[in-house]
Amino acid sequence: MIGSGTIVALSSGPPPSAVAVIRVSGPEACAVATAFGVKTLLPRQAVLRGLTSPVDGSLIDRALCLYFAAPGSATGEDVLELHLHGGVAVVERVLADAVTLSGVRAAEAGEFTLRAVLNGKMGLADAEALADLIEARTEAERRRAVRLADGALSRRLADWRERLIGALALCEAHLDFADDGDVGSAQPEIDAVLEPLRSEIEVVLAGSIDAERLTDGFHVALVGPPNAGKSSLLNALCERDAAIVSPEAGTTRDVVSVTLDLDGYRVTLSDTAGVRDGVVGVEAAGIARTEAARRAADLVIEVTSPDTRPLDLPDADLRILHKKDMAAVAATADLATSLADPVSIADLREHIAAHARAGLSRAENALITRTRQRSALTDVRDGIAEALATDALELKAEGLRLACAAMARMTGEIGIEDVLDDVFGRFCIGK
Ligand SMILES: Nc1nc2c(ncn2[C@@H]2O[C@H](COP(=O)(O)OP(=O)(O)OP(=O)(O)O)[C@@H](O)[C@H]2O)c(=O)[nH]1
Ligand SMILES: [K+]
Ligand SMILES: [Mg+2]
Repeated sequence: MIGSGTIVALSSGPPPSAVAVIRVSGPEACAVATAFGVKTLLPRQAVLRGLTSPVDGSLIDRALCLYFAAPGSATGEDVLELHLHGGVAVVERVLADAVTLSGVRAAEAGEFTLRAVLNGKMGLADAEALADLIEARTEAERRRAVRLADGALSRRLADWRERLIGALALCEAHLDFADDGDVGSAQPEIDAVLEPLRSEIEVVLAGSIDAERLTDGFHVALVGPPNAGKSSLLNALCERDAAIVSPEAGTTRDVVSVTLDLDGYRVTLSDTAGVRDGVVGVEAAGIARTEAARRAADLVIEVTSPDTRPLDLPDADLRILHKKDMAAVAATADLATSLADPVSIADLREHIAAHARAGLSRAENALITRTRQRSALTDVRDGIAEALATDALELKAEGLRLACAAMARMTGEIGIEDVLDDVFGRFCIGK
């Protein structure tokens, strides 16, 4: 998808909207402005101008026009931004007229970011973080993405890359110039660089396994005997009638799931069929589904009430006694709730949020969020492990070259020049 020319696209959300931002990037950016009747644009100065059609000369809209000269722009190229009124027809007209200009075409998905990466404005990891930031649906996802977009991963990669190249340089120097006698035995020195590097990478890789959980969310199952009030609690927690409530035992037959944003975390609550013995048919099938939901949950909440018999689930993480308005609270419950007491429901919500926060904090702090990154970093780790497993310098260097190549897949290219620079810099061989 690496194309040339000047690209144009709507960069804000779909119209109609209050304001629409059309971006143009490439050598013709200034010419596009001129073609729309906007002349004498100074870099980084916003001006309000009438836009006239390059096709028929008619007035299209009044727009706030901004120009950024290469390389001091988001893409590293000349960039023109037109802030228009966000009407469907206005946006379509500007885009349609722009692509009639010579050397100007509609941008492909992600092409502005791709140009930014190719022009060294951001690393690959930063570009991916930016995509995550745009996709973030909850506060937790946004927090993680903004931390990564701010360079949390790319800074870490830069540090690892430098140490890796340093170790490889030691290897190469020893292999090539050992006869000179001024390099000494490099092996302990190399391993001293590689050991901590490997453990740091292991930690980040381990955290990456949880990364998707932030998007997937935290799963909570409400489990208990029939009529304990599980469906009533689900409805109270999500503030709508998601599940049917009735005084009849065995009302809920299927798992009813609702996804909520609790405290910035994505939480999926599942109401289940009440569990009791001696039932057949549909209700028994419902109970089998309850079992599956319980096993899949990150948090199992056992719901009992004064008018039902507790199940005493061995895997319950939180035991609540519901309908506390009916009788005195049992000492075994972690929490007592009632529909008549909104504070108790808010309390339960806070308990669930606290579990979600604890369960997802590793995922929130993950540095690696993509399969591509994980597979490349796994190869880096394997290359380092290979280098550490051998005493032979040739084999050590081979493992490190593999690790470097994998690192290059994560960050951009590692040129052989980098390694030679390091060798010359360290050992003053050119003297
Ligand atoms: N007194 C009192 N009754 C409640 C409370 N919450 C629910 N109930 C009643 O308890 C009965 C059962 O409620 P459900 O929410 O259907 O119970 P459930 O656990 O989902 O039942 P099944 O789906 O049949 O397993 C209904 O008649 C509710 O009105 C409460 O806080 N106090
Ligand atoms: K019921
Ligand atoms: Mg129910």
